[in-house]
Amino acid sequence: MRYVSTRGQAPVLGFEEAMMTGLAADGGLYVPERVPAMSAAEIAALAGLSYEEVAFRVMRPFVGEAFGEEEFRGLIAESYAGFGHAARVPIVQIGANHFLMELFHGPTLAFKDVAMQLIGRLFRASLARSGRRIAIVGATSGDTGSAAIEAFRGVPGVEVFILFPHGRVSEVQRRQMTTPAEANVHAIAVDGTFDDCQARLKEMFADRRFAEEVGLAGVNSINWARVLAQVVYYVTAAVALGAPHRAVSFTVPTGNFGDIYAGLIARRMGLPVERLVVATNQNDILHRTLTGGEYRKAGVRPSISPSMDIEVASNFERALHDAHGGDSAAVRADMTALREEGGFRVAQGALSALRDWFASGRASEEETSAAIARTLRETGHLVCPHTAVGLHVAAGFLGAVPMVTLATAHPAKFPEAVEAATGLRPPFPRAWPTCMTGRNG
Ligand SMILES: Cc1ncc(COP(=O)(O)O)c(C=O)c1O
Ligand SMILES: N[C@@H](CCOP(=O)(O)O)C(=O)O
Repeated sequence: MRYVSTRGQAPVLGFEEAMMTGLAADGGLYVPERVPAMSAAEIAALAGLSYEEVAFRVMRPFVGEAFGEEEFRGLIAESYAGFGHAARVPIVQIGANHFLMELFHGPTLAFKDVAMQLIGRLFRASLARSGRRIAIVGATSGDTGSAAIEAFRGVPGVEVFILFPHGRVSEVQRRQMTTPAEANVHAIAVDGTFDDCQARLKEMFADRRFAEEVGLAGVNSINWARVLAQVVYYVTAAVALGAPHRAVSFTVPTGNFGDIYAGLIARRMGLPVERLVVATNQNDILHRTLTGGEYRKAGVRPSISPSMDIEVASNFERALHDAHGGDSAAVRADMTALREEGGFRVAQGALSALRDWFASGRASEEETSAAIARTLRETGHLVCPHTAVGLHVAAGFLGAVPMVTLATAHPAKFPEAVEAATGLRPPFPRAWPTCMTGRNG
């Protein structure tokens, strides 16, 4: 399998090189040259298999020969062995035809663990072969940072630098990033927003001499391997609900657009996905783009779903590339206008493709709080504010087709917002270090 840059001016790479490279040399994101198809029979055969086996079958065609079959199986098995639920990513029914997909059973209690636990192991296997040393730089609005630190702390040959927006992550997220004692972990508070952190990261990649000197690597969802590992749970959920014989829809709390882009890949592989619904908080640039046709920055306002306080959604570039039919010159023009003029109008053909693939909605702060309270009242489940954004938006799309809303983080990561909405302080799911729970400083 070969990977090309969305901007068309970087070397074409294999899976392992694309994973270790992160952002392409031309500033673009790597995408597979073609998306391998799964037949209806192949999808049907996934029913009843373990999460690990489905992960192997879904990802294998994208990975090719980069990792041996047994090696890849072993790394997948290790990655999910520590998850706090036997199903790894369970789905629970919360309404007549509405399901929550719980993505928070990994070590840092957010969906990022699902991909990051695997990527940590793929990186280690690759580095052990090459003997290289690398510097991982990540930008985070809270969850990617802690998942990356958890996956790479103490790993020989790897330094991890995480940029997070000062004062704009939850206290639990801050502690997850700043309390690990390993010498290779460096959490850096930046005066600014997540977009500022991600912009600094992209500048580092753009300085090719610097990038090569320090062995720069990225584990944000700019890294194709992150997106790929996230495709798997769309497949397990859809199969559990009747795919390939029955279509399924997904509502995805969205910020950097990596998670929902993984859903688009699942659909392009042949999974019967009826609707992919982009759910934004008050920072609704993606909803405005899909409805109004113009991607234009308006300034990020801090919200109670802070991990989605994002305006420059890097994976939207991958969707644009697909919507432009792979025309990398058109992508370059859009990205130049975004950088120089703060936005661009999406060309008509690309816009109608995007509207075919994605529906969208937004939740205000009040609607998010109300969704947390309503969900507890009606279903008995405490949800995090990001999940609540998804639930608010999903409510407008419920119908005959089963809807799966992605529960992207555990409510205990955002206790203030949950308590303000419900009067209940969400408990941590299992024994958890006191530095995280707030019982000490
Ligand atoms: C809890 C949570 N929900 C949703 C999102 C949005 O996911 P994505 O950036 O892949 O759109 C994030 C971060 O990105 C997150 O941390
Ligand atoms: N919400 C994210 C933002 C970065 O997302 P990524 O999926 O591109 O790593 C976070 O928690 O950091």
